[in-house]
Amino acid sequence: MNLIMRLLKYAKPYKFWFILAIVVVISLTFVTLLPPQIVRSAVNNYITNENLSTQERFSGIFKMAVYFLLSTTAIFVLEYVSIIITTFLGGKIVYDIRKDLYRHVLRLPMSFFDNHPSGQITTRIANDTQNVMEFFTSVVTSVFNDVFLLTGVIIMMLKVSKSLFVNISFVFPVLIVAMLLFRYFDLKAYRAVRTNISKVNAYLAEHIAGMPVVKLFNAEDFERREFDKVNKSLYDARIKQMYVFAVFRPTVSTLYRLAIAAIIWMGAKYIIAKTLNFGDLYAFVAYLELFMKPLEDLSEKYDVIQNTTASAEKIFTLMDENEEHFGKEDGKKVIEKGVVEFKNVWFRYTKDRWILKDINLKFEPGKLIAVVGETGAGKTSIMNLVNGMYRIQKGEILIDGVNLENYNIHCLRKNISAVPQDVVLFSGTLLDNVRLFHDEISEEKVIDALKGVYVWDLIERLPEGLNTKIIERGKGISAGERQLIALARSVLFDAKIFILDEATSNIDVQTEERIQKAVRELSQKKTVVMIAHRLATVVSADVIYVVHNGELVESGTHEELMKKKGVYYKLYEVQFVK
Ligand SMILES: Nc1ncnc2c1ncn2[C@@H]1O[C@H](COP(=O)(O)OP(=O)(O)OP(=O)(O)O)[C@@H](O)[C@H]1O
Repeated sequence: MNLIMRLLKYAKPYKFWFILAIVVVISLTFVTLLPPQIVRSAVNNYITNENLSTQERFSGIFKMAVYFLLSTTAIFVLEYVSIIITTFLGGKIVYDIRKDLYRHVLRLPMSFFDNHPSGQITTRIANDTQNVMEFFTSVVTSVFNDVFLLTGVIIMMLKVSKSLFVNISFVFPVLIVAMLLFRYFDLKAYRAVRTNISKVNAYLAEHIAGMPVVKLFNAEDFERREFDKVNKSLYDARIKQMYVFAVFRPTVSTLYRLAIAAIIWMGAKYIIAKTLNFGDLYAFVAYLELFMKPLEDLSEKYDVIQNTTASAEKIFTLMDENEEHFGKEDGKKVIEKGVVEFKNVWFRYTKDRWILKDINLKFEPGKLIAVVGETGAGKTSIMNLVNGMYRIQKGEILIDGVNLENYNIHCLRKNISAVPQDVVLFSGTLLDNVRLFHDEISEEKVIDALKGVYVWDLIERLPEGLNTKIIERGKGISAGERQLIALARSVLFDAKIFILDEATSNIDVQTEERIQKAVRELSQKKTVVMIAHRLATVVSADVIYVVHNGELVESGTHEELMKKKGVYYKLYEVQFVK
């Protein structure tokens, strides 16, 4: 209930519209009850009334027909208005929730994204909010409609004939029980279908993304069989749902028709006894029809409320995740020199394992610095700490002598260019990607930056040059080229510190040379750190830091480290001496 209250808080700014919706719904209930009453009056007072002249009877019938038409038009208009208001309300509220949710997600720390699959976060923002929308469009106001209509129908039936109502009242519990049973089984079958659809989606998402592996390992046959299993489960669930419909739908409609027969049977007795008119009997049957719709609706709403509660719970759990509070809003905003110092830094992602242990190092401008070590040694983690992606547990990280926590995090990250191994490009053009959608930056400046990192001639050769469309995170552009584009972007935005996590995938010799040349030139003015897997790329670095099992074990130039015959020497031997 708490969740529903929290949801309803989002409806608060639209109080006026809600009140209007309820007024419209009450009016709709009222006019919906009118047509049977009008026909009843036409039959009783004019069609079957032989006391009036033919002329009087016809003019009376005509008057009733006009009333009937007017009430039908009013129903049409009110239904139209109520659908517009509720859809507007639902759409607006869900728009607000989605906006809040995404804004919140943008402020969550990296550790959150490490522990939550991106598919799950996407579902929260896209699908769960959609379920909530259904709550506002189809539950909040139409529950009023249904309850009013049921009450109205019963009142009208009692008004037409109390004793006929009492006599046929046994049909109501029968219809209600049949409807509830149908809903129960339908809901079960529907949920099974939905679960199986999710399984098919999840399977496809994972396996299509992993298509290169499937092809490389000739696993197509295996894949086909595995997919067939989830596909078959979905088919079975659909068939079960079909049976539920095939059995229950006709059962409910047969019961409804039997109820009408019971009303006519009982009503006929009253008519013969002259205690009921034909018009009254017609009105009774018409009200029974009106009774069925809200009954069906209400049982359906139960499912929507359950779905909404489940989705709201997930949405608010995400909304309650702690935001990242790194640095200070009014903290230091500029990096003047770009000197980075680690002082006795200890860091871990999870409680059970230290990733970096007591690290002391210094990155300075004017020197090309390299960090090397075997896979999993902790090199990328160093990069993630410099730009405040994660918080350290012990020690201090200083930039220009000021603790990282005393910076404004946004300005800090703007001044640091961390180029990851796998650079993700966004949908748009290459130009958009280099200037990050800042259209005020001229194309000439973008081209200068690209030339600065020796990638312009590659782009120039593309058929559409800078206007080349980027699809799916940068498919079709190699990892090394994407790194160069990211590097050009940082040059364009005048970052002070550059950390380049060398792409492990096979970079061709030419791209590697371009990266080498670009970083060597950049390092003359800026702080440039190369994280390297292949030692060939760092031989010419001014300082090489060697990380081993999370500890900084050696530092110096290539020659000094080779002489030491320590970890670096061994790494070098493994890579170059066969
Ligand atoms: N987000 C994370 N959550 C938990 N553990 C992590 C996370 N990222 C990395 N690790 C672990 O931390 C250790 C160091 O990882 P890191 O990426 O810093 O190594 P690396 O030296 O850069 O490796 P590589 O050369 O393969 O890129 C690894 O054992 C890795 O499994």
